[in-house]
Amino acid sequence: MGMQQPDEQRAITTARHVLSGLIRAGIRDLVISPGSRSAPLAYAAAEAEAAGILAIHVRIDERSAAFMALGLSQSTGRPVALAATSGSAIGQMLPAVMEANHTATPLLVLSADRPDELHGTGASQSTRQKNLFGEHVRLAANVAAGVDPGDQVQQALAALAGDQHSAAGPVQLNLQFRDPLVPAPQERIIGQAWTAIEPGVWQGSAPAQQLGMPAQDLVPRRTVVIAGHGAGAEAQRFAQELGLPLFAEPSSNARFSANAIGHYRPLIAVGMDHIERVVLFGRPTLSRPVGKLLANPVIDSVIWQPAPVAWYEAGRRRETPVSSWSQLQEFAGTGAENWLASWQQLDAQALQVRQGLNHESAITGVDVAEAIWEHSPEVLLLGSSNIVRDFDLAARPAAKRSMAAHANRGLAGIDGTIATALGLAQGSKQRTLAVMGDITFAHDASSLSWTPGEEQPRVDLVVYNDGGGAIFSTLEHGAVDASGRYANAVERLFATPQQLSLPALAEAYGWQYARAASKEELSAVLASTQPANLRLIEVPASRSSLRAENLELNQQVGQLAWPEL
Ligand SMILES: Cc1ncc(C[n+]2csc(CCOP(=O)(O)OP(=O)(O)O)c2C)c(N)n1
Ligand SMILES: C=C(O[C@H]1C=C[C@H](C(=O)CCC(=O)O)[C@@H](C(=O)O)[C@@H]1O)C(=O)O
Ligand SMILES: [Mg+2]
Repeated sequence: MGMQQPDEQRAITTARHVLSGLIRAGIRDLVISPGSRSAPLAYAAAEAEAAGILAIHVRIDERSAAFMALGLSQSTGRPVALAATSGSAIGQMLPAVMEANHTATPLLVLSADRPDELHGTGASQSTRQKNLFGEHVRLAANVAAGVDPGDQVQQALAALAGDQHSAAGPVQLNLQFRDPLVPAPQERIIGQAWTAIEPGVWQGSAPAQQLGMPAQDLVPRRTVVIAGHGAGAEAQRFAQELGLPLFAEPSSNARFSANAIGHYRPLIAVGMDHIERVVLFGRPTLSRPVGKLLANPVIDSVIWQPAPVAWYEAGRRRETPVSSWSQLQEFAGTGAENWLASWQQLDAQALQVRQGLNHESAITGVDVAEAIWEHSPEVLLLGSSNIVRDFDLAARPAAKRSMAAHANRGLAGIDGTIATALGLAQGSKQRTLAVMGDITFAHDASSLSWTPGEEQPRVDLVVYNDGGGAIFSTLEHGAVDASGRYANAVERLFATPQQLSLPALAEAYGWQYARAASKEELSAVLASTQPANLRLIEVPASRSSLRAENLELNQQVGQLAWPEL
């Protein structure tokens, strides 16, 4: 036990100061994993939760905890605090912190640490963790043992919110706790001064830019609008006001109007020579044709309000600078005669091509996307790899109603997808549908675990199980595989086939299991109201002919003639 310390220097006093500062600023959620060095935070959090001003979410695995916090933050619109003990536990948070950096999501890592006097003495679980996340955090601040954390807490809150020069994003507050790590003998979970804390409302970063009224006398142009991840409704409004075709990725949340061209990806090959200008909202992350379009030297492009996260580094792109909504509209112009109608006609033709293709699998990823898009869940999480691209093809614009579509597109990782879904569901308090591939599911299967006694979120987890990473067959690796020059290396080293039993995993983790072998069966399962909060829905599929089907779609759509309207 440590020597008798003045109260203000005790570890639990520091923890109380940190958490009360966060709660006053509007933070309401703490995701915590078990540990002793982080015990002062655990006890202080238990007190705050007992006072009704903090919600604690317990997760065994810190990697899973961090991705759950990512989902919680994105669905609540406020930062989420993360706490874990010292050592490799903090290192587990790096993947989610990297994703938070690239999607400007405010996560606050409260990393418990040994006091300086224990470092370098061979003490257990001690490492240099003060700057563990490097450039992936907006700020890494350290609170030495026994020191008032007030200043660092305020610095951390400012960095979480971001400003006009730096986007919101993750922050690390390293807290060096000296023994004793437990409350004093006379202290109890109820009765601390938490009732005197006035919970605040998170102010966050600057409010969304006020968009101007439509500019007058715009020049008719052949401009397309691209809405990448994070684009939002303003991209849709922009395209609608100017009558322009919109290439909207499914996680752009701008795909709910007739301006959205569903099959834009294969159609770019048909229309590239007709495009004069591009206006980009958000960050496109799905396809090489969009990359080619943005890199085309004869097409002027503008990025609207690039988020100051590590997406676009100044000067690394050729674009026309604009600083106002009306300037943006003047750059884009209004849709030239028949410009939007031509793209809409091509889209209809491409849909016919796609629907005419033969598929070996009884149900394709696009079938799954169509069934889910028509089901229109309140909250949708799209896994990386093929399934998000299947939605990119199949998510019919002008869906019945908009939904909150999410995806970890900051780094397009297949990690932490289940945990992110749990966080989205817990934060939104709405039934959340997460859809992913089988390797993505396998990568995060341990996140199926739920902490007994904690309120269960409502999640439908749809797994498109084609027995491996099918996307590689659609890339250049598929050609290497087909050549036989590397034997079965591509199948073994890239597709990483798996034979997981999803019913057994559902049973093991207490999820209800359902199976849907056709689009109709999937629609019926989704429509059925189930008492079970946690439902795992397996869609068994085949990937053997995916490469050929993709090549056929691109080849047939690519041959469509530009309409003569
Ligand atoms: C953390 C992480 N590891 C590896 C990758 C590379 N990767 C991208 S897609 C993929 C396979 C995904 O397989 P699955 O989830 O079954 O989807 P499918 O390709 O079959 O649609 C992999 C390994 C990644 N993006 N992120
Ligand atoms: C599998 C990985 O990511 C790759 C996934 C698909 C991208 C792609 O080319 C999709 C098809 C298209 O763009 O039309 C591919 C890319 O952007 O080149 C990604 O690298 C991975 O391990 O990185
Ligand atoms: Mg797969």
